[in-house]
Amino acid sequence: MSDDPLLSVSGLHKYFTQNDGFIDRLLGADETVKAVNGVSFDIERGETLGLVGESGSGKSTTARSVLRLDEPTKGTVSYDGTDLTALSDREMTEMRKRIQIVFQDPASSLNRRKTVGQIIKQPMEIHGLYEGERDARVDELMETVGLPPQYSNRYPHEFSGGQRQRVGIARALAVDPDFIVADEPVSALDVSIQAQILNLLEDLQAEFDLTLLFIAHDLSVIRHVCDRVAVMYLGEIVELADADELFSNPQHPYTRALLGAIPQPVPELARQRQVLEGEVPSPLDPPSGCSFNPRCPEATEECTSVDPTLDDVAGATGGHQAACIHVDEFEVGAGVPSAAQDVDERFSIENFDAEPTLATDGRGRSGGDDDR
Ligand SMILES: Nc1ncnc2c1ncn2[C@@H]1O[C@H](COP(=O)(O)OP(=O)(O)OP(=O)(O)O)[C@@H](O)[C@H]1O
Repeated sequence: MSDDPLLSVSGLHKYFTQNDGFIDRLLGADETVKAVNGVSFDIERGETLGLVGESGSGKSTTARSVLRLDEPTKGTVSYDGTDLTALSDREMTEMRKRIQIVFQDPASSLNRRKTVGQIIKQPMEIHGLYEGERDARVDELMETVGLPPQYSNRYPHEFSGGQRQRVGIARALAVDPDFIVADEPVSALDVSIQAQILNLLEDLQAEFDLTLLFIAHDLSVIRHVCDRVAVMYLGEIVELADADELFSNPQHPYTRALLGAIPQPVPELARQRQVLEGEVPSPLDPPSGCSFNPRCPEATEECTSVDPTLDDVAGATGGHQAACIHVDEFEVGAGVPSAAQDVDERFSIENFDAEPTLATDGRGRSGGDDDR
């Protein structure tokens, strides 16, 4: 097997051009949304890279551009040595056998008119795989994700939210992918159910040797499943580090603020934390200089004019990079020490060990201890 990264993204840009109609077009009033603005990262084989940031920071657009569900404006995406941006539509369809996606909201991403068996079978039909063995494979996949195969003839609405996400995962696994993009796969679920789904993803990654790009807006979710983390803000990666390093030694003021936003049960510690005020600015009109400067507690005059690049953090380990001109002025290790502990408690072992059951309530509906 090659030692090269499975996925290598370089200088990825995705701009959307907005105009509100004929008059705008006539007046040339196009507005450009710089949703992804020069993003580069690698994912090693068998690794999970987390992509984290607030809503609107460009995480989904990055993932969609990598998969060419949105056509990248600029940049290269090399997958196992093949530049995906250079593939024809037919070649890209073929490549999608290897690259699958699990969406945030299982309720809207599953076709409500199809049974879960039909839903899981569909990718095999599209790619002409497992001819003659598809029903058996549906049963096997349902078992793999912790769902009773005898319910394959039921419809998505008969399952709880967590169970529907298991269906989404089974569908992604159906074509034997080696890379899965999980786009906020647990954001729509209760915390206890989140832990079950994260645990399932971890088990499946080990069992099927998967490589994952895991998107979340919540750093506590990221900590549990990711080897490395890329923090995104307004279309750019502002910090990249091993997960342990990021949690113990966050450098970018944005990362520190995100860590500070993790709920803190101890009031004394909660008071010491930075609060992230305001919202991500519009990518139609980004601030000059560092895009985080209007919200940054550390910002100086210089930050309004100098656009920082992602550079190695001095004295840090494991390829830790941050995009902040003041980064070397921060005390090494001066993170938010209690954040890691909070997260570990939230995703406690009991939550991870809880196995879902799928009971019927006599009307053919499923229930069990999973959520609704
Ligand atoms: N098709 C589109 N046309 C115009 N703008 C878009 C389009 N898709 C996304 N955007 C804009 O690009 C920016 C990044 O959006 P994106 O959905 O990638 O962010 P995100 O970090 O994934 O947020 P969320 O978690 O809310 O999905 C946002 O300002 C969004 O409004």
